[in-house]
Amino acid sequence: MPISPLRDRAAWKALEHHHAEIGGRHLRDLFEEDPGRGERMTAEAAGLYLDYSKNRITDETLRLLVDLARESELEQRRDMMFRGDRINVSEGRSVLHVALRMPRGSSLVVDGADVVPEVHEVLDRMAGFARRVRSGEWKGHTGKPIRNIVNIGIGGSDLGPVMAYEALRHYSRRDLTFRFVSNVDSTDVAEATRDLFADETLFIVSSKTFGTQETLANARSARDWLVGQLGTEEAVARHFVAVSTNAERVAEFGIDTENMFGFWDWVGGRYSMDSAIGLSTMLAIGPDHFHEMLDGFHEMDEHFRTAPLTENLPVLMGLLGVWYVNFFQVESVAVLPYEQYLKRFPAYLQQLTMESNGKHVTVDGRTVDYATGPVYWGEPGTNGQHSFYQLLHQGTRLIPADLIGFGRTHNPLGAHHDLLMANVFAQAQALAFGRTEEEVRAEGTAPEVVPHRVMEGNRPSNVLLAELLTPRVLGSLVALYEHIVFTQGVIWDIDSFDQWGVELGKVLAGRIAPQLQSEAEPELSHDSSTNALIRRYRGLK
Ligand SMILES: O=P(O)(O)OC[C@H]1O[C@H](O)[C@H](O)[C@@H](O)[C@@H]1O
Repeated sequence: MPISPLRDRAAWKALEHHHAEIGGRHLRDLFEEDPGRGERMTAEAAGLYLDYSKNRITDETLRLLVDLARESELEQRRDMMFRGDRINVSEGRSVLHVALRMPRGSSLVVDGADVVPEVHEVLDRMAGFARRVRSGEWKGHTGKPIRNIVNIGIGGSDLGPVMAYEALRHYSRRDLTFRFVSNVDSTDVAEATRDLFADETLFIVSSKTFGTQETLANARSARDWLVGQLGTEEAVARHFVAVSTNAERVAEFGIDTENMFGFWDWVGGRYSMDSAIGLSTMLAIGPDHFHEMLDGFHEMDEHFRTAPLTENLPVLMGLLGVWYVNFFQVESVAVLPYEQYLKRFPAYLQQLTMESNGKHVTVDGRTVDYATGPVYWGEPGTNGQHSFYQLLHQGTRLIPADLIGFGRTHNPLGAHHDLLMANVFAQAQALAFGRTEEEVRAEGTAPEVVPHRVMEGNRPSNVLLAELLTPRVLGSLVALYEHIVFTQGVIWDIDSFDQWGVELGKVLAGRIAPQLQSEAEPELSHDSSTNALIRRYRGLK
């Protein structure tokens, strides 16, 4: 039997009633009535401890949300993904990033072929290459070892590599310099190469399609820079490698496919940091640590695949997101890592979540009559506290937050870490419980200032804790969010794996670019605003 549209599902209707009953309740009261919730509303898996007690829920809310997941056939859809069914319907593709981290020796047969040995064959080639570069055995054109590695890619071919490089810097070789070029803005490639010597620089051109305008433009400019310094096209072979699914285009660009690391169309760009797209990560941290990261991913995959829904971290967090987006009309979610090494994690999550679930039609093409993916944003703590947290605490919007903290730091220094973590717990506490008028008055605050100092509280948050940011923990953390996105996509009945919305802008830019370079009047096919902007730009350049 087909699943009913979301708003017709029995659990949805029950949640609507339930929200009318408890939606306005304050976390202060929920904690007072149920003092054990801080210990009970927790879950743990793959090195991550989740405290979700400071959410505006009761046990009944959870029961109903889990009903909604069952009625939406989350378990069946999850099994379809793990089986390799073509759940990316608009592109007719399987969605198998989970296969990228299946252990050697396991098996997943899709369309008659076992994909796991293919995955490990590429991982082995990457490891061989990484060992040669890291040991200095791989020589540049003039015989020098590689000292600088520049990844050129954009979107999923950039954000994962940058995030992972920053996150795992503690494990990174300090005698190698890593740079990441993504923007077609020439400043990006110019600044990334300005102080480097070409004869010790390796470019990794990362592009799933090898057709992305920005990446090809940057790769061409990098090649010109290299050939300019080394004086011969022959140098390209020792200084350029490619990561792609498209061998033909790689060869066309002039990179020997011997030096290409492949992946498959069943890996979405934003789900690819653990594929060959992670080559820069492997060069930085080495193959062993890379494999530890894959183990972390896999452990979370197994948890998602097998744990009961009520104890399942991605399911719980995904459902709580649905609760706020659809019943509290929440528009955005803040991700606040209290770990400096995770400074690019919010940016990474923006692509993962928003490109996946920023959709307006259901899988079978009907326009949705409910909200889908929220805006994700964030900054590492404690910096955000001195900037936008004011709005989180006293603004008129409800913004649920994920606070991520660690038991230990790689850089212990006096009391820093305890101070950092005190802020995690304090922020979650302040968001939830705030400060009442009576409390503010009791402090002797001048009456006219009292309203300004009152903090309503009742702002929900999740706290995620892990022992230490290791490669393994990074893997589980990323997989956690991948499966949160999946869970929500299933409830919303959308295709979380396509991204048609990014195409129109590419086509229009392709049409406008030649007009910026010619003297002719802009085509009348443009609107008056675009024509005027083109003319104005020509006058400025
Ligand atoms: O890896 P590439 O094929 O170069 O794609 C890079 C990025 O560009 C596309 O436009 C998509 O929006 C992203 O999902 C993708 O990650």
